[in-house]
Amino acid sequence: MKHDPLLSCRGLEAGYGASQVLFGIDFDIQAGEVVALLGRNGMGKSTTIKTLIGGLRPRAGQIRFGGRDIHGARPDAIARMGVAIVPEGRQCFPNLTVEEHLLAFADNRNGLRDGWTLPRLYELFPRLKERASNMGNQLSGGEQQMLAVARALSTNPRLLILDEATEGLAPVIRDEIWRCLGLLKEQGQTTLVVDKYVEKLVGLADRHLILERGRVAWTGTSAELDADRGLWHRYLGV
Ligand SMILES: Nc1ncnc2c1ncn2[C@@H]1O[C@H](COP(=O)(O)OP(=O)(O)OP(=O)(O)O)[C@@H](O)[C@H]1O
Repeated sequence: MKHDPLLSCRGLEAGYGASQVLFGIDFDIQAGEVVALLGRNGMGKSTTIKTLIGGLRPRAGQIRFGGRDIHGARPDAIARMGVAIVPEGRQCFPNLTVEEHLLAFADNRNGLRDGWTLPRLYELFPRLKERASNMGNQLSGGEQQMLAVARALSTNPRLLILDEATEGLAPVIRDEIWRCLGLLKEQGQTTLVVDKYVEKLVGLADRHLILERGRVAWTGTSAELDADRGLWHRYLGV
């Protein structure tokens, strides 16, 4: 039996002032799936995410999350329903310790029996345990990014969204983030990920959507994307 998707977008249109950026985006994410949103710069990936998390009001279309219409809902309401974002650029609080970051937002929005407690988050990112009493502004870029992921997990989101979360990180730290996303997937974490490392995403995601000028130009599985390098060249410039 097919379940209702956790997230469902139909005919999503959005833009900024006079410029329309999204021209009718359709996609679903099933619970437990990892979906990658791909496309060259400026194709509308971040705008899609902004619209999903309530940062930008859609001009048309429908967004349903967990069976509820969230079109036009405010970001805090969408967050409370269980959507957590790891934004580009980390956004840690300079004057909170690592531990305070992880406790301040803690919640169980997924109703999990074995939720992300502090000890489990430290197990996932031992580096953060070592830095537990350091302030946000005393962390390296990579540590800040791990903290951003851990902070999102501390809310036990039903949907985790990463928008260019590995941007600007050293390769060893990027690998740490990929390792973590793989573990989360094994544990059934539903995830939407935007990133430019297509090879890594092919190894991680179940399905991919390629955006081209605000429209879904292609959608398919990792195996299908892996097998068609013409797509990489045509739509992703790699
Ligand atoms: N705040 C804004 N005001 C006006 N135009 C914007 C704004 N943010 C993005 N845009 C424009 O919307 C279009 C889509 O941008 P978006 O950030 O969604 O693309 P993207 O696919 O995420 O690419 P990138 O990887 O460059 O972020 C671009 O033409 C961009 O210039």
